[in-house]
Amino acid sequence: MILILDFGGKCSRIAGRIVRESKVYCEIYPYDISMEKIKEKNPQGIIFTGNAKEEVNKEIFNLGIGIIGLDSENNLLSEKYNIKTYENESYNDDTKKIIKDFLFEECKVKPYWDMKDFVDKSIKGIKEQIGNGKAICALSGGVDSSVAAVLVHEAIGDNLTCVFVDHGLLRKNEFEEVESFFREKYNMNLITVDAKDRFLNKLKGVTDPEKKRKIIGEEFIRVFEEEQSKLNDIDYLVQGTIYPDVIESGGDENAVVKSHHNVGGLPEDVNFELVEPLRQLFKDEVREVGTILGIPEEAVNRQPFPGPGLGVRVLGEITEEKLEIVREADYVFRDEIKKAGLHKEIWQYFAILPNIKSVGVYEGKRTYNYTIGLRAVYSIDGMTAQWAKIPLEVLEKISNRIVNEVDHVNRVVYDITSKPPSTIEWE
Ligand SMILES: Nc1ncnc2c1ncn2[C@@H]1O[C@H](COP(=O)(O)OP(=O)(O)OP(=O)(O)O)[C@@H](O)[C@H]1O
Repeated sequence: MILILDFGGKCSRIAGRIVRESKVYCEIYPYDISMEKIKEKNPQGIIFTGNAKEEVNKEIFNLGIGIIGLDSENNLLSEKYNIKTYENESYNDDTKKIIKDFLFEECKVKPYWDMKDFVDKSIKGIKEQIGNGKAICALSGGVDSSVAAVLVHEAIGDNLTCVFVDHGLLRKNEFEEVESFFREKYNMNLITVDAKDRFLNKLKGVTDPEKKRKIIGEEFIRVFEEEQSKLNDIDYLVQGTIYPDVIESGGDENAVVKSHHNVGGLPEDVNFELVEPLRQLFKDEVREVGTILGIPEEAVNRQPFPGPGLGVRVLGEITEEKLEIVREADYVFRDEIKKAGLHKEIWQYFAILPNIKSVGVYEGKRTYNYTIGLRAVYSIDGMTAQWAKIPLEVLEKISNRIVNEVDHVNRVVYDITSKPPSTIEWE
């Protein structure tokens, strides 16, 4: 394995992905992890990433393994310790070559990290961990929880029960699609919960975005707990935690309940042992595992969708009418983006209902109706994003269809700001 020691910035993840793509296993840690831990990991090489100005434990240089630094500022370290460093503003093809040469020529590691192999080992590992026990999984239909659930299902079959909550904030047809997929294709034990009214009641009159998220998160936990208490003998909780979540939470080795910045999270005091089969994987690797497990391309490459769903795309108070409008407009938008063949290059594209009504005219009469906002961005990891240059003809078609097909809408606007300073979602 290769150890990446992170001195800040995002480079460590990019380097990590390049190492993994080269079929070599690696782990990322803050630069100041203990020498004991490094020795325990027994790495075949170490990569410093980021602004390596800080003191590093000098013992690292006595390990007798290859060490490189990646970042313009690493020069300082090279002067001090005589290691190879590479200046790179942003990681690109050159970086790939530098890393590959380091791995295969200097450290002489063998490319052995393979997703098929991972799937086999992981299924075996889950069987060993759970044995004849029973597990539960909150399934959102998103990539992470879906892949985790399918993997665990391969290992323990009917001893896994999945819970999918319809909070009324899902996209058009989403409930039916997720339900039929997991029930029919995978024949999973799936509990679907219609909690639409519960969520909408709790959200009545609430306009503050943070409050909305909190209410959705708390209600989600309550629904999940209720379902789980109806089942007997559950000892394990399956979570779709992936490696970037682990790094974010400090990269510790202990199981942490994923803190769902979106959904609010599952209760911290659960008496379950966690099963997190994707803990070591980057997002692209999760997708590859999904493909190996036979999850259709469309689901595996599904665009990110926030846990609180359309709840954060209806600005201000959420009502059923507004949800219906944004749901229909979003459906038209997605349909046209797909027809135009743009769905693979655009990272995320969706409709928003800002809390605005404006004057329009229809068949000679004045109207006073809602505005729909369209948002589409290019991004690699969601950390930064550029607004998508959708051809004007496509935008025109989308706008025409929305005002014609969606009731109560008389205006469509396109968001042309990037992140930063905007965020991808509006709330
Ligand atoms: N409607 C839902 N029904 C059941 N579980 C859900 C639902 N929404 C979210 N979850 C659970 O909460 C977790 C976190 O949701 P969030 O949308 O923040 O996740 P994510 O990191 O994008 O993961 P995923 O790709 O699995 O959706 C999901 O992985 C899933 O376990």
